[in-house]
Amino acid sequence: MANTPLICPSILAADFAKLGQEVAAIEAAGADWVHVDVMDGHFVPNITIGPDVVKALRPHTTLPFDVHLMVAPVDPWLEAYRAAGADILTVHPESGPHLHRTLGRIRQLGARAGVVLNPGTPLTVLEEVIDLVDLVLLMSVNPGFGGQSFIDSALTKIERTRALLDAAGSTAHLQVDGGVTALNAGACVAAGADALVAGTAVFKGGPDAYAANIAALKGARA
Ligand SMILES: O=C(CO)[C@@H](O)[C@H](O)COP(=O)(O)O
Ligand SMILES: [Co+2]
Repeated sequence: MANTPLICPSILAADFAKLGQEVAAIEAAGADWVHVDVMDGHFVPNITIGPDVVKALRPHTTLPFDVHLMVAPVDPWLEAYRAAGADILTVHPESGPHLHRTLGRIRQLGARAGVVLNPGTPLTVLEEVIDLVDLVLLMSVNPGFGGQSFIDSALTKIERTRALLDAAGSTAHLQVDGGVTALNAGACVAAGADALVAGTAVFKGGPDAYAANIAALKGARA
């Protein structure tokens, strides 16, 4: 029987006028982590959430803040997001010149360190830093926007990543992000993912639907 994945709602799809209530609502609805998409209008073509917003949200939930940094250069921002309340800081290899140093710095700050691979980024990057990561995030869309369609080739990449982590004896989480729905969540878990980011699929229908939306993702089978 498939394991139940952690569900990490992306608040990019939440009502930005009520973000505090939204994070409290997803906690009450059974979410495991809060996924915060940070975009700078440079690394990706969109601008979203600064550290002051993360700080303002921190008192509204006890859930871990899983902060996906789509910012370049990323190094100058690590401390600010950690101080604002981030528990996990996930970075793209393309967002700085020294991935190894960046991951070490995240752990030094007392956060869990994640590395995120775009659909076009080779998995081999992970081999060089596998001992420094607590989470591997595989993008199943090109980053920048919510509401995109899941790229099916992500499934074989999940399998390959799971094999790599297991062979290395790594206990890092394997998270998938982009276009995740109840229709493909089961296949992601069967391929080896243990954490699923979902924006549209969680926030669709408004607060009364969050618990059912999260339950559908947790219960999805391939
Ligand atoms: O990082 C990103 C996009 O760059 C994601 O976290 C999306 O925000 C997820 O939204 P959906 O595809 O689930 O609507
Ligand atoms: Co994300």
